[in-house]
Amino acid sequence: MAGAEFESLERCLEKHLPLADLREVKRILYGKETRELDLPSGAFEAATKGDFELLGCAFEVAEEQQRRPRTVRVGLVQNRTPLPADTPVVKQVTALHRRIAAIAEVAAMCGVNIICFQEAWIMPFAFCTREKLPWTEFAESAEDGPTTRFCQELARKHGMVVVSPILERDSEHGDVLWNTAVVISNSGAVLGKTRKNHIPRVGDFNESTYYMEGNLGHPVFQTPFGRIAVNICYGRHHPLNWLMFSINGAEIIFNPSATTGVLSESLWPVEARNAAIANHCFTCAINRVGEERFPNEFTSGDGKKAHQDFGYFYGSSYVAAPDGSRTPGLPRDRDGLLVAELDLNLCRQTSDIWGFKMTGRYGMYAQELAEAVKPNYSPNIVKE
Ligand SMILES: NC(=O)NCCC(=O)O
Repeated sequence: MAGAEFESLERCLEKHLPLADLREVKRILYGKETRELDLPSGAFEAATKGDFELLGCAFEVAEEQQRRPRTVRVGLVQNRTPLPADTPVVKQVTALHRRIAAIAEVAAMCGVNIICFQEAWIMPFAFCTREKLPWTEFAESAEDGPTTRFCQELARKHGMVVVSPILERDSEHGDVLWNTAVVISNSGAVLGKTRKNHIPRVGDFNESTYYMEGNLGHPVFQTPFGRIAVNICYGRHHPLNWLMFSINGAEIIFNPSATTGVLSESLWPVEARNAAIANHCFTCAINRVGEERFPNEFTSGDGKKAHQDFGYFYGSSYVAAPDGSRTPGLPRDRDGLLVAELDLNLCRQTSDIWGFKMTGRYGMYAQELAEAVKPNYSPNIVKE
């Protein structure tokens, strides 16, 4: 299993394929080619100085006669945790705030309207350990915790919508912990929050030890830059989770994640892209990067020897469009900012061509599902 030494699928294809073959392979694997965005040279200089990759792409969309283009720039941020996991909690959070502030500065230079960070971006992904302290100390109020206040500053300063996935502590309701994304309007106001609906119980993803399945349904947030929703990590394996955000009108669905190579890397390019196609919307898949080591060894009841790391977080963040086209991924081995220019008109244009919403037969599924979840349901199997 490759770690940091394998930079990216794209670089590998570019290195080894003759140009004509590369074009065909990309057409099949990536759909209609995206255009390189003309970003300011100062942004590239700042990215080089800050030691992160900056990639800019735009999706080509047909002009309409009756609607003006609805052009939006999204910024996807993937990053390593800058300090070791055994550094005091406040120092780690401060270092992460500093890192993200620097990347957001570059996003602002690139005209980003909506920025989204990786899952639980304020902490190492310590849920593998099943230990409570110090990891639960990273939890904060979604409404007025230090990270939300930090993001409000960012939103005001740059006029951006900020999607901030955190570990939430709800002190008003029994100190319960949640895996939550806070959505902050470009005005700086907290627009609302959404909670992770599906909690993994696979490999070292021992997240059910920490928080419960979300109880807020599938909210969609109306922003000046379009209607957005957040499907947190493991929710991307659940087509109905994407569907419900789309049924509530989402035009862009962010998928902030933390996932490792052995488990999911072959699924990664497929799932968010398929969700964009199936739901006539844009999807933004974001993954963290690198290795995180924890002070104590742990096991997860899967026969593996006790270990202290989670495996390799492979980055590779990308944006997929409703017509099935997608951007290249950010690298597997570096922090990065992907700036993608979307014209939201593509959602309805694709819907008019393929008509998945029109042909969806949701009423039939609703009835069948309502029956299927009953305890005495017997599956509809026809036998000789
Ligand atoms: N963070 C998280 O839910 N990871 C689970 C593994 C995966 O979905 O790839």
